[in-house]
Amino acid sequence: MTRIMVTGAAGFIGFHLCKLLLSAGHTVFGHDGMTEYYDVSLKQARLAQLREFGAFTFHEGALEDANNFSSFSDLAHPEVIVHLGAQAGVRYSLENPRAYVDTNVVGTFNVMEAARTHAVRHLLMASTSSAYGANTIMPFDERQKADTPLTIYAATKKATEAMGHSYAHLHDLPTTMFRFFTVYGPWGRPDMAYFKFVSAILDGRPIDIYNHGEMWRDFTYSEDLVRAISLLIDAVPGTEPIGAVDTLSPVAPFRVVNIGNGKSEKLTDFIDAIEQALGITAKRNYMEIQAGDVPATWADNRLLRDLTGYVPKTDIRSGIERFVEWYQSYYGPHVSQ
Ligand SMILES: CC(=O)N[C@H]1[C@@H](OP(=O)(O)OP(=O)(O)OC[C@H]2O[C@@H](n3ccc(=O)[nH]c3=O)[C@H](O)[C@@H]2O)O[C@H](CO)[C@@H](O)[C@@H]1O
Repeated sequence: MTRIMVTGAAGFIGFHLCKLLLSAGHTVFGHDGMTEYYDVSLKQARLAQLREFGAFTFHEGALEDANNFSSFSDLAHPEVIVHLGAQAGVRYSLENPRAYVDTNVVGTFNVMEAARTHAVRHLLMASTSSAYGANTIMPFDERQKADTPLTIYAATKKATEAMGHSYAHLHDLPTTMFRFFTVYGPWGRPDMAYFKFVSAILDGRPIDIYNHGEMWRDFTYSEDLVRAISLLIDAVPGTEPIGAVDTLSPVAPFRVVNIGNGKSEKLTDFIDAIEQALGITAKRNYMEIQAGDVPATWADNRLLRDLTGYVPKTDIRSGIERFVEWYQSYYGPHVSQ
């Protein structure tokens, strides 16, 4: 059993991952900034479930606080680090860009320092499909150039990929960067479309639909995503590429891997699935595209399959049904958050 440190443990993906790792018998050291970017009580409720496991230790602190972070990592003395903590959100990065530089760039540097100090077996860090920026060739393949980020959020995540590569090279630190594709599911993030839509529809409020619904996303269900992460923990980058589409660096034990369903769904079909799960028709407010938003994403997930033998497969209808079920049990049938 492995000592695994997870940053962003009270966050949406971190919570699901910690639960999976703890259930598998690992010792988990969770870290989270508990920031007020969205409802802190939701983060506390996730944490309460993790605290039920005896093998879970939690520490609260800002990622960018180097001393605070290094004292926790000294205590954890991890063999593996999964870095999911971040200032998330594509659209909020237009309002508060500095938070992204502080948490994502400086914070990630602190995590890399901890990984180097403890000579971890594998450092895994979250990047994003937003790193593909203005790319238009679909599906997005990790070997494509990704040099046109459209927001400071995407730019900071792309920066962490470059930072990760340098440490992998300099310190022979096996490093995997994930590019996540629009993750949704129970215990999700209130700033994301599915959460906002369900909440508004139950309240009788209209939903804002950007770019008149001419949007496509590779929607990835949370449980599939964390299963992929847990399998990637054992896919430690070495010196030999695995399969024909590997992104293994020629000069470092480093690779970038997409985690997505490998399907691009139209936003309006996703909304249809939400209406069906709720049995309510939404009041639709069609709007222009928002600054920094990308019209389409679609993951090429062959590398994930080559590395793990697994690809996400939950379809949007069953994933949305499970989200709605959770939402109504958590907030009550007609009460919004
Ligand atoms: C808020 C946010 O950044 N969420 C994540 C999401 O972005 P992403 O933009 O894909 O996810 P969202 O759930 O926020 O939006 C999904 C789709 O719904 C649209 N939409 C959204 C809100 C709304 O009120 N109305 C509306 O029409 C968006 O334009 C998009 O086309 O996936 C990325 C990875 O791929 C992550 O890095 C981001 O952290």
